[in-house]
Amino acid sequence: MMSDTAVLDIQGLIGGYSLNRPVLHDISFQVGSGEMVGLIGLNGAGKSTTMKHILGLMHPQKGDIRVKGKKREEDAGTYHGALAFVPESPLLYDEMTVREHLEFTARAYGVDRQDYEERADRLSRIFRMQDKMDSLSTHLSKGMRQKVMIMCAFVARPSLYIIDEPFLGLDPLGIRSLLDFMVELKEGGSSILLSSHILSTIENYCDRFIVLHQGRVIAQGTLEDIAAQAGRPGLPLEELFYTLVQGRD
Ligand SMILES: Nc1ncnc2c1ncn2[C@@H]1O[C@H](COP(=O)(O)OP(=O)(O)OP(=O)(O)O)[C@@H](O)[C@H]1O
Repeated sequence: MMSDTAVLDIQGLIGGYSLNRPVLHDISFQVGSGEMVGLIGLNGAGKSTTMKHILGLMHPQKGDIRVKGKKREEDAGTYHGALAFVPESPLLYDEMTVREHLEFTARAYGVDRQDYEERADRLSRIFRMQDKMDSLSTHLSKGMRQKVMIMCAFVARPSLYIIDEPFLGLDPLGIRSLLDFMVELKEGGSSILLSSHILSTIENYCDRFIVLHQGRVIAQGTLEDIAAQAGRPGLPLEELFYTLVQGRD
Protein backbone atom coordinates (compact mmCIF):
# COMPACT_ATOMS: atom_id res chain seq x y z
CA MET A 1 0.00 0.00 0.00
CA MET A 2 1.23 3.47 -1.01
CA SER A 3 4.89 2.37 -0.86
CA ASP A 4 5.85 4.73 -3.69
CA THR A 5 4.67 7.81 -1.87
CA ALA A 6 5.26 6.84 1.76
CA VAL A 7 7.10 9.49 3.73
CA LEU A 8 7.87 6.89 6.37
CA ASP A 9 8.22 3.25 5.40
CA ILE A 10 9.03 0.66 8.06
CA GLN A 11 9.49 -2.93 6.89
CA GLY A 12 10.10 -5.93 9.12
CA LEU A 13 11.62 -3.94 11.98
CA ILE A 14 13.07 -6.01 14.78
CA GLY A 15 14.70 -3.95 17.48
CA GLY A 16 15.19 -3.31 21.16
CA TYR A 17 17.66 -2.65 23.89
CA SER A 18 19.52 -5.97 23.84
CA LEU A 19 20.16 -8.41 21.02
CA ASN A 20 18.80 -11.45 22.79
CA ARG A 21 15.56 -9.74 23.91
CA PRO A 22 14.00 -7.73 21.10
CA VAL A 23 11.16 -5.40 22.06
CA LEU A 24 9.85 -4.86 18.53
CA HIS A 25 8.95 -7.98 16.55
CA ASP A 26 8.67 -7.63 12.80
CA ILE A 27 6.93 -4.26 12.66
CA SER A 28 5.80 -2.95 9.28
CA PHE A 29 3.78 0.17 8.57
CA GLN A 30 3.83 3.31 6.48
CA VAL A 31 2.86 6.93 6.80
CA GLY A 32 1.83 8.58 3.56
CA SER A 33 2.17 12.19 2.49
CA GLY A 34 -0.40 14.42 4.24
CA GLU A 35 -1.47 11.63 6.58
CA MET A 36 -1.89 11.69 10.34
CA VAL A 37 -1.36 8.24 11.79
CA GLY A 38 -2.01 7.31 15.43
CA LEU A 39 0.35 4.84 17.09
CA ILE A 40 -1.55 3.30 19.97
CA GLY A 41 -0.79 0.63 22.55
CA LEU A 42 -0.63 -0.09 26.27
CA ASN A 43 2.26 1.04 28.47
CA GLY A 44 5.32 -0.85 27.30
CA ALA A 45 3.81 -1.85 23.93
CA GLY A 46 6.80 -0.37 22.10
CA LYS A 47 5.58 3.03 20.86
CA SER A 48 8.54 5.06 22.14
CA THR A 49 10.98 2.34 21.10
CA THR A 50 9.55 2.47 17.57
CA MET A 51 9.97 6.26 17.57
CA LYS A 52 13.56 5.97 18.83
CA HIS A 53 14.34 3.67 15.90
CA ILE A 54 12.78 6.10 13.44
CA LEU A 55 14.79 8.95 14.93
CA GLY A 56 18.00 6.96 14.55
CA LEU A 57 18.62 6.83 18.30
CA MET A 58 18.47 3.04 18.10
CA HIS A 59 19.59 0.72 15.30
CA PRO A 60 17.34 -1.98 13.85
CA GLN A 61 18.48 -5.53 14.52
CA LYS A 62 16.64 -6.42 11.34
CA GLY A 63 14.44 -4.66 8.83
CA ASP A 64 14.47 -1.27 7.14
CA ILE A 65 13.29 2.22 7.98
CA ARG A 66 13.04 4.69 5.12
CA VAL A 67 12.17 8.39 5.30
CA LYS A 68 11.34 9.88 1.91
CA GLY A 69 12.67 6.70 0.34
CA LYS A 70 16.09 6.88 2.01
CA LYS A 71 17.59 4.78 4.74
CA ARG A 72 19.57 6.73 7.31
CA GLU A 73 22.80 5.00 6.25
CA GLU A 74 22.20 6.05 2.63
CA ASP A 75 21.59 9.75 3.21
CA ALA A 76 21.60 10.94 6.82
CA GLY A 77 21.11 14.59 5.78
CA THR A 78 17.89 13.96 3.84
CA TYR A 79 16.68 11.52 6.46
CA HIS A 80 17.14 13.76 9.50
CA GLY A 81 16.23 16.99 7.71
CA ALA A 82 12.83 15.47 6.94
CA LEU A 83 12.00 14.77 10.60
CA ALA A 84 11.00 16.77 13.65
CA PHE A 85 10.32 15.17 17.01
CA VAL A 86 8.18 16.19 19.97
CA PRO A 87 9.23 14.03 22.94
CA GLU A 88 6.93 12.83 25.67
CA SER A 89 8.65 14.92 28.32
CA PRO A 90 10.05 18.36 27.59
CA LEU A 91 13.81 18.62 27.16
CA LEU A 92 14.76 22.29 27.35
CA TYR A 93 17.83 24.34 28.17
CA ASP A 94 17.17 26.02 31.53
CA GLU A 95 19.20 29.11 30.65
CA MET A 96 17.53 29.76 27.31
CA THR A 97 14.35 31.76 26.77
CA VAL A 98 11.39 30.48 24.78
CA ARG A 99 12.36 32.73 21.87
CA GLU A 100 15.95 31.46 21.95
CA HIS A 101 14.73 27.87 21.78
CA LEU A 102 12.67 28.68 18.70
CA GLU A 103 15.54 30.62 17.06
CA PHE A 104 17.97 27.81 17.78
CA THR A 105 15.66 25.24 16.20
CA ALA A 106 14.93 27.45 13.19
CA ARG A 107 18.66 27.87 12.58
CA ALA A 108 19.29 24.13 12.90
CA TYR A 109 16.66 23.48 10.21
CA GLY A 110 17.80 26.37 7.99
CA VAL A 111 14.48 28.25 8.24
CA ASP A 112 14.91 31.75 6.80
CA ARG A 113 14.50 34.78 9.03
CA GLN A 114 11.18 36.02 7.70
CA ASP A 115 9.54 32.58 7.82
CA TYR A 116 10.92 32.11 11.30
CA GLU A 117 9.49 35.41 12.54
CA GLU A 118 6.07 34.81 11.02
CA ARG A 119 5.88 31.28 12.39
CA ALA A 120 7.18 32.18 15.85
CA ASP A 121 4.70 35.02 16.11
CA ARG A 122 1.79 32.85 15.00
CA LEU A 123 2.76 29.89 17.21
CA SER A 124 3.12 32.12 20.25
CA ARG A 125 -0.43 33.39 19.64
CA ILE A 126 -1.92 29.98 18.91
CA PHE A 127 -0.38 28.48 22.04
CA ARG A 128 -1.01 31.61 24.14
CA MET A 129 2.66 32.11 24.93
CA GLN A 130 3.13 35.74 23.76
CA ASP A 131 3.95 37.04 27.21
CA LYS A 132 6.38 34.19 27.91
CA MET A 133 8.57 34.48 24.83
CA ASP A 134 11.40 36.11 26.78
CA SER A 135 11.06 33.96 29.90
CA LEU A 136 13.72 31.42 30.76
CA SER A 137 12.42 27.91 30.31
CA THR A 138 13.16 27.15 33.95
CA HIS A 139 10.49 29.75 34.87
CA LEU A 140 7.73 28.03 32.88
CA SER A 141 4.96 25.72 34.08
CA LYS A 142 5.00 22.08 32.98
CA GLY A 143 2.36 22.61 30.31
CA MET A 144 4.20 25.69 29.03
CA ARG A 145 7.41 23.67 28.75
CA GLN A 146 5.51 21.11 26.69
CA LYS A 147 4.21 23.93 24.49
CA VAL A 148 7.79 25.10 23.83
CA MET A 149 8.72 21.62 22.58
CA ILE A 150 5.69 21.62 20.30
CA MET A 151 6.38 25.15 19.03
CA CYS A 152 10.01 24.21 18.31
CA ALA A 153 8.92 21.27 16.17
CA PHE A 154 6.42 23.45 14.29
CA VAL A 155 8.84 26.29 13.61
CA ALA A 156 10.54 23.92 11.19
CA ARG A 157 8.53 22.52 8.29
CA PRO A 158 9.86 18.99 7.89
CA SER A 159 7.99 16.34 5.90
CA LEU A 160 7.32 14.18 8.93
CA TYR A 161 6.52 15.00 12.54
CA ILE A 162 7.04 12.31 15.16
CA ILE A 163 4.96 13.29 18.17
CA ASP A 164 5.07 11.21 21.35
CA GLU A 165 2.08 11.62 23.71
CA PRO A 166 1.85 15.41 23.38
CA PHE A 167 -1.36 16.13 25.27
CA LEU A 168 -0.27 15.41 28.83
CA GLY A 169 0.08 18.63 30.77
CA LEU A 170 -1.68 20.74 28.13
CA ASP A 171 -4.81 22.61 29.15
CA PRO A 172 -8.01 22.09 27.09
CA LEU A 173 -7.30 25.14 24.94
CA GLY A 174 -3.75 23.92 24.34
CA ILE A 175 -5.02 20.49 23.28
CA ARG A 176 -7.50 22.02 20.85
CA SER A 177 -4.86 24.39 19.44
CA LEU A 178 -2.47 21.50 18.93
CA LEU A 179 -5.08 19.37 17.19
CA ASP A 180 -6.16 22.25 14.94
CA PHE A 181 -2.56 23.06 14.10
CA MET A 182 -1.81 19.44 13.22
CA VAL A 183 -4.80 19.40 10.88
CA GLU A 184 -3.49 22.56 9.22
CA LEU A 185 -0.02 20.99 8.77
CA LYS A 186 -1.56 17.85 7.37
CA GLU A 187 -3.66 19.81 4.92
CA GLY A 188 -0.45 21.54 3.87
CA GLY A 189 0.98 18.10 3.01
CA SER A 190 2.96 17.28 6.17
CA SER A 191 2.80 13.80 7.65
CA ILE A 192 2.37 13.09 11.33
CA LEU A 193 3.00 9.98 13.40
CA LEU A 194 1.37 10.59 16.77
CA SER A 195 1.32 8.37 19.83
CA SER A 196 -1.31 8.89 22.50
CA HIS A 197 -3.32 7.08 25.13
CA ILE A 198 -6.16 9.61 24.81
CA LEU A 199 -7.99 7.58 22.21
CA SER A 200 -11.19 9.59 22.29
CA THR A 201 -9.17 12.73 21.47
CA ILE A 202 -7.29 11.32 18.49
CA GLU A 203 -10.10 9.14 17.15
CA ASN A 204 -11.53 11.83 14.89
CA TYR A 205 -8.22 13.39 13.88
CA CYS A 206 -6.08 10.49 12.68
CA ASP A 207 -6.56 9.08 9.19
CA ARG A 208 -5.26 5.69 10.25
CA PHE A 209 -4.11 3.86 13.36
CA ILE A 210 -1.37 1.33 14.13
CA VAL A 211 -2.23 -0.84 17.13
CA LEU A 212 0.91 -2.13 18.86
CA HIS A 213 0.74 -4.85 21.46
CA GLN A 214 3.80 -6.41 23.08
CA GLY A 215 5.96 -5.14 20.27
CA ARG A 216 3.76 -6.46 17.46
CA VAL A 217 1.32 -4.71 15.14
CA ILE A 218 -1.98 -6.42 15.93
CA ALA A 219 -4.20 -4.21 13.76
CA GLN A 220 -3.82 -1.24 11.44
CA GLY A 221 -5.88 0.91 9.15
CA THR A 222 -8.73 3.39 9.26
CA LEU A 223 -11.23 3.34 12.12
CA GLU A 224 -13.46 1.18 9.89
CA ASP A 225 -10.57 -1.20 9.16
CA ILE A 226 -9.74 -1.50 12.86
CA ALA A 227 -13.43 -2.08 13.66
CA ALA A 228 -13.54 -4.86 11.06
CA GLN A 229 -10.34 -6.41 12.47
CA ALA A 230 -11.83 -6.26 15.97
CA GLY A 231 -15.12 -7.65 14.66
CA ARG A 232 -17.02 -4.71 16.23
CA PRO A 233 -18.21 -2.33 13.49
CA GLY A 234 -19.38 1.10 14.55
CA LEU A 235 -17.74 1.17 17.98
CA PRO A 236 -15.48 3.98 19.19
CA LEU A 237 -11.71 3.50 19.02
CA GLU A 238 -11.37 2.99 22.77
CA GLU A 239 -13.79 0.04 22.67
CA LEU A 240 -12.09 -1.42 19.62
CA PHE A 241 -8.71 -1.11 21.27
CA TYR A 242 -10.00 -2.78 24.42
CA THR A 243 -11.47 -5.64 22.35
CA LEU A 244 -8.21 -6.11 20.46
CA VAL A 245 -5.84 -6.22 23.44
CA GLN A 246 -8.12 -7.97 25.90
CA GLY A 247 -7.03 -11.50 26.69
CA ARG A 248 -3.85 -11.28 24.62
CA ASP A 249 -1.42 -11.15 27.58
N1 LIG B 1 16.01 2.13 28.07
C1 LIG B 1 15.46 0.91 28.10
N2 LIG B 1 16.19 -0.19 28.37
C2 LIG B 1 15.64 -1.43 28.37
N3 LIG B 1 14.33 -1.67 28.11
C3 LIG B 1 13.57 -0.61 27.84
C4 LIG B 1 14.07 0.73 27.82
N4 LIG B 1 13.05 1.57 27.50
C5 LIG B 1 11.96 0.78 27.35
N5 LIG B 1 12.27 -0.52 27.55
C6 LIG B 1 11.35 -1.65 27.43
O1 LIG B 1 10.85 -1.71 26.10
C7 LIG B 1 9.47 -2.07 26.10
C8 LIG B 1 8.69 -1.04 25.29
O2 LIG B 1 8.78 0.22 25.95
P1 LIG B 1 8.33 1.59 25.28
O3 LIG B 1 8.92 2.70 26.10
O4 LIG B 1 8.65 1.55 23.83
O5 LIG B 1 6.76 1.50 25.48
P2 LIG B 1 5.61 2.57 25.14
O6 LIG B 1 4.64 1.87 24.25
O7 LIG B 1 6.21 3.82 24.65
O8 LIG B 1 4.95 2.74 26.58
P3 LIG B 1 4.29 4.02 27.35
O9 LIG B 1 2.87 4.08 26.88
O10 LIG B 1 4.37 3.61 28.77
O11 LIG B 1 5.12 5.23 27.02
C9 LIG B 1 9.04 -2.21 27.55
O12 LIG B 1 9.07 -3.57 27.88
C10 LIG B 1 10.12 -1.47 28.31
O13 LIG B 1 10.33 -2.06 29.57
